[in-house]
Amino acid sequence: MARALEELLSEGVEGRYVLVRSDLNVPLDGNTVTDDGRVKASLPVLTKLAEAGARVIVTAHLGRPKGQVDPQFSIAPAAKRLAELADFSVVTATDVVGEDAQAKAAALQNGEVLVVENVRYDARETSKDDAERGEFADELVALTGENGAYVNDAFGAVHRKHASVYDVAKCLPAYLGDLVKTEVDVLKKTLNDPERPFVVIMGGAKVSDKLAVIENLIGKADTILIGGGMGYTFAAANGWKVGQSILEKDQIDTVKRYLKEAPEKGTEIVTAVDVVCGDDFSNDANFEIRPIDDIEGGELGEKADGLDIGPKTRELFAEKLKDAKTIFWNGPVGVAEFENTAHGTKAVAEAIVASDAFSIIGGGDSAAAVRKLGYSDDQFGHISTGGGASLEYIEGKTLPGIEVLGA
Ligand SMILES: Nc1ncnc2c1ncn2[C@@H]1O[C@H](COP(=O)(O)OP(=O)(O)O)[C@@H](O)[C@H]1O
Ligand SMILES: O=C(OP(=O)(O)O)[C@H](O)COP(=O)(O)O
Repeated sequence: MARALEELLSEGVEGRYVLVRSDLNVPLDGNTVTDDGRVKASLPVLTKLAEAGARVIVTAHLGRPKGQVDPQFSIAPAAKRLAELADFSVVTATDVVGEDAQAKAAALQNGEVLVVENVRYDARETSKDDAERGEFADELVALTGENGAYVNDAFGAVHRKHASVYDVAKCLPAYLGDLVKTEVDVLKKTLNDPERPFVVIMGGAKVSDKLAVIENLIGKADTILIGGGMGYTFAAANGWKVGQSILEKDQIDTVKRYLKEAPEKGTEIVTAVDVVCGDDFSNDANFEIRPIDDIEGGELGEKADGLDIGPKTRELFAEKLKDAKTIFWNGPVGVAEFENTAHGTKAVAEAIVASDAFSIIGGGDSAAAVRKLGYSDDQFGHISTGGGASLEYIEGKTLPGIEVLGA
């Protein structure tokens, strides 16, 4: 059983160094954080520790700088946002485990939080070599002096076997942060004991990445609604032509198998009946609504590019969502970045908000899409901070950052 943060707090942390892995991987526009959801989600654990008088050292990554120091991936804008939101004082270091980090860690006062630079500036963080990662973990641990502790609160990164997520937990007394605990509890309950009907909406563009998720949900969900870029591989599995729409030909056989197995295992798979096609991947394309089994049959012919679910499908999906008691949604059902092809995603969000269901939204683009459409986070049951992590959890994969804590 993993030890929870509360246990560490009850041991007393005043004056003690606590290394916290947070997920501060936020989108930036230059030096400005454009969505501070992950910074906000990291605050409660840091606040608890700071209030208890710990000397907190935060490790986090931003983007994928590939083991090189690269200013566009500096953690500084995220740390600055943290400082703006926090009630504790935030110090930043210009390196990860170097002279500046060491000096600032040594000078840290009780109740202060030090954010070291992007851990991925050091190639050993993501190395496949256990010894290399272990060496980097030792250097991170060295920042904590004699009696350090470790808390993993970076749900978005728990599927990564990286030094600051995995190896460090083997070197220090390690605890599960509240954010990771909440995320796992919600996903576990949804998967193992959902209130029914349990309806899943799968969309987005990463078809092959998400098929394993669908496979694991067959037999668990009552209904799976398929929209977005994923829908065209399903249409092709039914033998229909899909024009220029997103299609993963090598996944067609897998999808055929799902379509056959799902009803045998008590899961209804519902695919689009009509789609909004454009002659270009743009908000200003010429649009045409086509039946799913005849996408190329209209004016756009083979140029038809399915960009959103059509009006009949919106109604069909809303009908399926109406009486749901648990809803899991991953991936916009159309190109929600364009106003003209965001109607399907909006209809799904509306149907979820109108239902009595406990809803979970997983996936960065889905959360961003609903926020952009004007919905607030509290209109949904739970918005996960981890896209890849929540999907791997639902696939039934072992998540190294959680496994190492014994959770
Ligand atoms: N029909 C479609 N054609 C092309 N792209 C699509 C389509 N439907 C959705 N998308 C795109 O899928 C992307 C999100 O997919 P994905 O990354 O899989 O979702 P998430 O991050 O929520 O897991 C969005 O950028 C959206 O524009
Ligand atoms: O943004 C993240 O992933 P996500 O977009 O799948 O939620 C996490 O911070 C993990 O980052 P990574 O996919 O570069 O390891």
